[in-house]
Amino acid sequence: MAPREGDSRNGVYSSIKLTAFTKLPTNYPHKSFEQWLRGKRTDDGVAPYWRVHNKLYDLTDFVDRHPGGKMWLQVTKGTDITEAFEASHFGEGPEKLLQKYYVKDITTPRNSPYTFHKNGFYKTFKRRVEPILRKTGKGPSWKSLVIQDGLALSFLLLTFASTVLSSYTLAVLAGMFLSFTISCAHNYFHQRDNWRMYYFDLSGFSSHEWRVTHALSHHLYTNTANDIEISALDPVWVFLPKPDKNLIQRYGSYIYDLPMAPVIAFVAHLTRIFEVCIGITPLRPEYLLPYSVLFLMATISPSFWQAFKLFMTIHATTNCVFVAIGMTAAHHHPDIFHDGDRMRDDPDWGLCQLDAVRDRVEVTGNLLLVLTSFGEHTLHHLLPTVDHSKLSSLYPAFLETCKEFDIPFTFMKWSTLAVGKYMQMARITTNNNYPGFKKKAS
Ligand code: HEM
Repeated sequence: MAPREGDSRNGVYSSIKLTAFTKLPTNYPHKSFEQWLRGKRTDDGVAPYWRVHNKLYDLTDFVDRHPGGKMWLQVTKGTDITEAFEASHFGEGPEKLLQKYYVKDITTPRNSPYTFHKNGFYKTFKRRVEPILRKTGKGPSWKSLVIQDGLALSFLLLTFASTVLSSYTLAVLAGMFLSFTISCAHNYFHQRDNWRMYYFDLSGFSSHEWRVTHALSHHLYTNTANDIEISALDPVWVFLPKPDKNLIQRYGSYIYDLPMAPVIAFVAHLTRIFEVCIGITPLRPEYLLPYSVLFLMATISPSFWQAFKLFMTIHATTNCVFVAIGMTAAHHHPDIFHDGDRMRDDPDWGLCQLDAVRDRVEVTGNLLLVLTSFGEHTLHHLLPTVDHSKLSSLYPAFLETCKEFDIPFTFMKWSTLAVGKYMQMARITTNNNYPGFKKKAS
């Protein structure tokens, strides 16, 4: 697919050449989940309905009864939820249920370029994994639960010990365990509502927000202009290959990653608290979770100031570890598709996911490493609502589908991805071959 001009209403961003979307999304670059949702509502233009493929549905009466939780449908009202619907469910049940809410057909083309043809890569793969998941179940195994709760408990015990002993070494360890806890909790916020997803909020990040920015934006439109994780830190981190990036944007992150990483969740949290105070965001109880830990620390510490310093040490550590792992886990390298690069001719959603994700060989196959460092990432992207503990059993079906579609699936070394993040930031030219799985590219 040939690159198309960005939308001029986005001013300086009009130099971005897009290949996945026909124009820059409204409100690009996205800085908050509400801003992204507002832009998507404007661009998709299907209020007061929900769009799935070329049909409109009125799900108003279903929102509160949705087995995955009402939030998913509440926030997406007025938008095209095709990718979310296709990627979140298995079997014919949800499809049949959807027909109950049919309103009318819509002829305007979708903004999203992706397809879900019956005999395409993605649907074929899903048909293969369905019988396996029927046997094993999609939800967490006991090992997954023990790891999640064990990590959270370790974080709390280390926090307690660091406070009692006034130990910064233990605070750093507690921070590392908090980072592992929230990486693991990310597995849980992708699934139906469950209390373990709130472990994520212990960090100051919000599981509610990340269900939009990560599950509905990043996961469904990976590495495109509609992926908030691509633009949230623009103009500091500019991941798309933009021709007019300046030298600081291309090479500065070698230096400014260091001061940025420790404060990233603080900034997100304080912004949210400010929005709550001025009344533009409702206060959700889970926003208070980090304060409950600080309160407990203060009650057992000789002074509040001492507890506060240890608390900040814990969170600065968590942020550094989380950023270091998250940024190098799967998506950024010049060989990986970023909007503007040539897209493959078959825009099957699953195939395009393969182009925008890479797995690290070092963390594959070990559940503890997988849960704490975003492992089995390709399978997780293809099946985001399936617990990570079930993913390794799906490799045979996945590899068989890759073989059938002539897709050579490969892993990358973590070190290659770590360097790749900086190479991607420096990149200003687009790839003319669709990246990574180049077998059929000219
Ligand atoms: C934004 C769109 C949607 C998202 C993100 C979403 C997400 C989810 C999630 C996370 C689950 C739990 C999956 C699991 O635990 O296995 C779920 C289950 C379910 N959803 Fe949705 N959903 C969406 C739209 C819909 C729609 C439009 C329908 C039908 C009208 C629907 C019907 C169902 C059903 C029947 C289940 C239970 C499936 C099962 O237990 O196997 N969903 N959904």
